[in-house]
Amino acid sequence: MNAAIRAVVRQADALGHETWGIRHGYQGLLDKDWAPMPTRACANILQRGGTVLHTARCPEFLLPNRRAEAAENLRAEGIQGLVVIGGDGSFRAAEALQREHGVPCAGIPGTIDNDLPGTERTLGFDTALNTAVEAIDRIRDTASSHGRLFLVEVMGRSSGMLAVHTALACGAEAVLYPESPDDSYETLVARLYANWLRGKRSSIVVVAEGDGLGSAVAVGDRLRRDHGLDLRVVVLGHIQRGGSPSALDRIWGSRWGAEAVRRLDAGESGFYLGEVAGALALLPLAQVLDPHPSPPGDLSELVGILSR
Ligand SMILES: Nc1ncnc2c1ncn2[C@@H]1O[C@H](COP(=O)(O)OP(=O)(O)OP(=O)(O)O)[C@@H](O)[C@H]1O
Ligand SMILES: O=P(O)(O)OC[C@H]1O[C@](O)(CO)[C@@H](O)[C@@H]1O
Repeated sequence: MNAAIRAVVRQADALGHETWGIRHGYQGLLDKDWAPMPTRACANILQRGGTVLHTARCPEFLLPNRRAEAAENLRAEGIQGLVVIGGDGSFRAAEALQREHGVPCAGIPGTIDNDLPGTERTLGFDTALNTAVEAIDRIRDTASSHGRLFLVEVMGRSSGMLAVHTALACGAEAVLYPESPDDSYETLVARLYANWLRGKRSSIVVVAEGDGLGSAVAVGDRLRRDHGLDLRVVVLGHIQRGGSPSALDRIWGSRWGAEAVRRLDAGESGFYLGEVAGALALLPLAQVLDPHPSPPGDLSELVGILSR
């Protein structure tokens, strides 16, 4: 996200605009927690994880009267456009601000969940994916040395995108995720048993935190109870959300940040940016209301085929 912030500030400066940084997300709009952000304030942030502007969940923003207050605060301060970096919740809020109060908004996809409609990439996903894969590679050493089953839980709230990509990249034996068409306990047991019969003595199952069968801990308890397995459970948790961003996340953050400002400068708003087939894509903000994309079915199928 810091790459995007830096690009917004510096592209705006190049076009003769002043940028203000709003701290703590929508809470900052309500509290007027903002300040001018000169280009030098962005020195050395490109390689830093998290966001220098801090962030916060702000449940009050679901209330129309609080959004009205935020729009008024922006108007009173003379802020002419808003660049929102976030996931579907942040974009829903931006969509409402623009539709209800005419605040010109531009969205930059920023969530490790990669679950926004119309874009194949969101900032943080590539970094989180690589972090999860590196962690599971390490777990694999114990799994194979001890001949053990590991259940590894990855983030993704209601999306299996991170789980499926992680599973494929680390050669997992199975992946459980919310959108899966055949996500049953029986299928999992049959898969693990078939691998056992093939001579496989260790397995890794990637579990998306939002999976319908329950958490990795719950699935692990059930397997232990039913089959007496000496398995281990690892919850990767927020480890996936931190750390220095990957080169791809930095590059797309930079491209999207600059593009958002160029378009606002040209009088455009009510859009968010994305990536489709390697190219920068432009999407209407209202598209965020579409159903979130599911992980490609062929990828999860491949996890099973390649783990024989
Ligand atoms: N439907 C909505 N209407 C108005 N505001 C919303 C809505 N949904 C979310 N928001 C606002 O956007 C903020 C961010 O949303 P949310 O917590 O869902 O994170 P997100 O943008 O989806 O990012 P992440 O993927 O990291 O969770 C919320 O705290 C709230 O202030
Ligand atoms: O840090 P928090 O508020 O617990 O949020 C965690 C959630 O945020 C995400 O990292 C991004 O939406 C999800 O994958 C996860 O469920």
